[in-house]
Amino acid sequence: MKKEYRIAVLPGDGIGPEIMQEAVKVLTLVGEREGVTFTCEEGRIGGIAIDTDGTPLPEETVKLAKQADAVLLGAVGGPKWDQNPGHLRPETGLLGIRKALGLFANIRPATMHSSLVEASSLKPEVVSGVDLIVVRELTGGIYFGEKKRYDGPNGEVAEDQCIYHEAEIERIVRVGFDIARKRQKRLVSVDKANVLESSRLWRKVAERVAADYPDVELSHQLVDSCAMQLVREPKQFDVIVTENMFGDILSDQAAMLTGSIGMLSSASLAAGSFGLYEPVHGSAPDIAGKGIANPLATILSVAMMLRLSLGMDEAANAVENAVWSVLEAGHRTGDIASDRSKAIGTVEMGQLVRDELSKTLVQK
Ligand SMILES: NC(=O)c1ccc[n+]([C@@H]2O[C@H](COP(=O)([O-])OP(=O)(O)OC[C@H]3O[C@@H](n4cnc5c(N)ncnc54)[C@H](O)[C@@H]3O)[C@@H](O)[C@H]2O)c1
Ligand SMILES: CC(C)[C@H](C(=O)O)[C@@H](O)C(=O)O
Ligand SMILES: [Mg+2]
Repeated sequence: MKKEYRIAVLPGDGIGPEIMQEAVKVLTLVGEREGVTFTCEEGRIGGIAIDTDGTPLPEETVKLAKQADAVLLGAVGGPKWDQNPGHLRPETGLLGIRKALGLFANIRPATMHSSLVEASSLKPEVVSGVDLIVVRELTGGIYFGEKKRYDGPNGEVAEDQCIYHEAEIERIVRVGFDIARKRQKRLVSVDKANVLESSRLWRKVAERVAADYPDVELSHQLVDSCAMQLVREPKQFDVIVTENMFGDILSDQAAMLTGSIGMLSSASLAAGSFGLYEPVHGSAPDIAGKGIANPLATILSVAMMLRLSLGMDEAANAVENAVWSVLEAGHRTGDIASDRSKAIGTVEMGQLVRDELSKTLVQK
C-alpha cells in the first residue's frame, strides 16, 4: 500500500460543497489513523466552472484529475444554468470528465440497511433485504451520440443518435459478470431489444460473453419490465447490467427503494483501478445552502474509493460500519427521518460518523 495519495476533489454546485466538506473530513481522519497522506487538490466543474472559467470543464480540471490517484465529485447543476445552450450546461462538464477519463463502468449499489426500512416508500416486506448493484455503461449510447437541431417542414426537429460498438458492450457486460461472480451469481442484462437495434446487438454480445461465465446465470429483461419488477419484487435482483440511459433511470429508481437518494454512492471506473467517486444524487438546488443535505452518499463514496482505487479495504469497511452504526443509533437527516423535527444537519451527521470511526479505526 502506498503512503501518499493524490485525490482530486471536485465539489461542484448546489449541495456539492456542503457534502464534500464532510466527506473530505472523513478521508482526512482515515489518513491520520492509517498513517497515509491524502493530498486533496480542489478543481472546478459544472456551474461554478461556467461562472469562473467560461466552460463547465476547464482543461486544468481534467489535468488535475488525470494526475490524481482517484477523483471525488460532489454534484453539478442548478436552475441558474438550466437555460444555457448544451455546451454551457453544468451536466456537460460531468459527461466530459467521464469521457476524458475513460470511466466506462458505473457501479451503483442499492442496499437496504435494516435500520432504514421505514424510510422507504415501499412496504417493509418488499424492500427489507434488498441488495443489488446497477452496472451502468457510462461513456457511450445516446448520451454521446451526435445531437442536432434544425428547422423541418413541420417546425423544429431534434436528433440524438444512439450508437453502441460491440467492444463497448462487451467490456461493460464483462464488468457485470465479474461482479456477479463474486456475489449471488445472477446477472440481469437490461435492454429494449423488442424495439432498438442497439439493444439487439447488446443482447447478442451479452449471450456471447456468457459462455465465459458458465457459473453465472444470465437473464434478459426489457427496460420497462425491469422498472416494474424493481418496484414489485426488488429482491429478485443481484446485478443488473445496462446501457447508459437505462442505467441512469433505473439507478435512481433503485436508490429510492432504499429510502433516499441521499444514501447512495457510486464508482465510475476506467480500465485498471482508477476511478471517480460520487453520490448518485444531484445538486439538490431545493435544499442547497440550508445545511440539511445528507452527506452519507458522499461519505460512502469515499469508502468505495478506498476499496476500489486505493486497496484500503479495512478502512473502507470501517467507514461503512461507522455510517451504519450512526443510523442504528437513530440519527437521521431530513430526507430519511420519519420525524423531521428531530432531523440533524449535514455537519452534525458528518461529525457523528467521524466520532464513530475514531472508535474503530486504530492508530497505525
Ligand atoms: N451527478 C450529478 O452531478 C447529478 C446527478 C443528478 C442530477 N444532477 C443535477 O442536479 C440538479 C437537480 O436535479 P434533480 O432535482 O433532478 O435531482 P437531485 O438528486 O439533485 O434531487 C432530487 C431530490 O432529492 C433530494 N436530494 C438529493 N440529494 C440529497 C441529499 N444528499 N440529501 C437530502 N436530499 C437530497 C433533493 O432535495 C430533491 O428533492 C439538476 O441540475 C441535475 O442536472 C446532477
Ligand atoms: C447530471 C446527469 C448528466 C447525470 C447523468 O445523467 O448521468 C446524472 O443524472 C447521474 O446519474 O449521474
Ligand atoms: Mg442520474
